[in-house]
Amino acid sequence: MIKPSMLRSLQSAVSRGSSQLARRGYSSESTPERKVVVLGAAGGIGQPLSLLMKLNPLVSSLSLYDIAGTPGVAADVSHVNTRSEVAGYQGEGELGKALEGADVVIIPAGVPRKPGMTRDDLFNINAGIVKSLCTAISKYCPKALVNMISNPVNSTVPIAAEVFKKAGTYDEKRLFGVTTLDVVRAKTFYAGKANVPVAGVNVPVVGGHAGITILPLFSQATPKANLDHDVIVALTKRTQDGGTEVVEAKAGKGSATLSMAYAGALFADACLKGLNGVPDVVECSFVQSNVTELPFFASKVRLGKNGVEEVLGLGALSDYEKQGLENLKPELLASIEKGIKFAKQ
Ligand SMILES: NC(=O)C1=CN([C@@H]2O[C@H](COP(=O)(O)OP(=O)(O)OC[C@H]3O[C@@H](n4cnc5c(N)ncnc54)[C@H](O)[C@@H]3O)[C@@H](O)[C@H]2O)C=CC1
Ligand SMILES: O=C([O-])CC(=O)C(=O)O
Repeated sequence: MIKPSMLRSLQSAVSRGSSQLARRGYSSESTPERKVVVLGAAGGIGQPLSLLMKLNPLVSSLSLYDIAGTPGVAADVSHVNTRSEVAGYQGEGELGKALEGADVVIIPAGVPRKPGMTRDDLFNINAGIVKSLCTAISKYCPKALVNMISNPVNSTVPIAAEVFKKAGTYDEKRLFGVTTLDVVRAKTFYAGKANVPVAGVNVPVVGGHAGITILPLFSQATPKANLDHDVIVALTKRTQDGGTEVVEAKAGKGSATLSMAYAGALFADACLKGLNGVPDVVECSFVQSNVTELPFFASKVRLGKNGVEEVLGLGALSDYEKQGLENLKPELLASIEKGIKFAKQ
């Protein structure tokens, strides 16, 4: 026999649960229709990222585009019994249909590194791919939030900005370079050295997304763990070289795909929560910025209904991080300028 007091506490538990879900952006009343597009969906990142976005209850429509191979990926992913409807689009003729009505466009289209290459070595091929995809975005879904994964991110984001400026659709609040994998790595490596559960770890990573332009701020890592300076130096280097570690381990078969799909899905989820009005959604991202004298810079960003709500400052840096910041500026600026110059041609 259920007593009235038991019923009341059950009702209040259910209501607490549903308001927690609503805060996370998951309740049915507060979950609007959202279309997410993956450009490069048949690739190494694109396939697992498409699966992870299919698992996201905030997505109602999942549009998968690639120059080839998307019908198979879309048919496969569409059998997963979650909320979103899946559609596959193949070839440039179908790009417009793929993009129309998009809220978030994720771009992992382009070639990955092989051992011995830098991310900048991908510029010649990927710059053109990103330019043409962004031209289509400015035409078919100019209000979408763009999550740029294609490398070199330090240049592809400025390219996208220039393309949108030329088309008259640029809104700096809607363009993001995805640097979440740097944060994911920094958290994992820090948890290992600090011997703390990784789930509770936070580490901001600022700067850019290549080599020394990746600057993890371990002095701000939580929970605190008084690690020796040489351990911090080693952690910093491992985070900066994380991509290369995977490229070398894959020995010619590409770069990070699975961890990148995870990181890309985390960042897209944060964008969707921001769009849905969930408060206090903060992630690091490479965005137009006044945090330093560089026009684009990765730092913590508060996400909201229009994309970037606030670009947060760097906070207190250790002397080692201050030096790292000064060291990265020339390389990052050169990569930004290279992208701008290419897009202006
Ligand atoms: N931001 C980050 O943290 C990371 C970025 N990346 C970058 O992501 C990109 C993709 O990497 P993977 O998926 O491993 O490469 P991949 O070669 O496995 O897949 C790329 C996909 O892009 C497609 N593609 C090429 N041109 C296209 C176009 N014009 N329109 C649409 N799709 C097009 C290809 O058909 C292919 O399916 C690379 O540039 C890589 O460097 C990789 C890991 C981390
Ligand atoms: O290293 C690469 O070429 C791919 C990448 O950006 C990463 O894994 O961080």
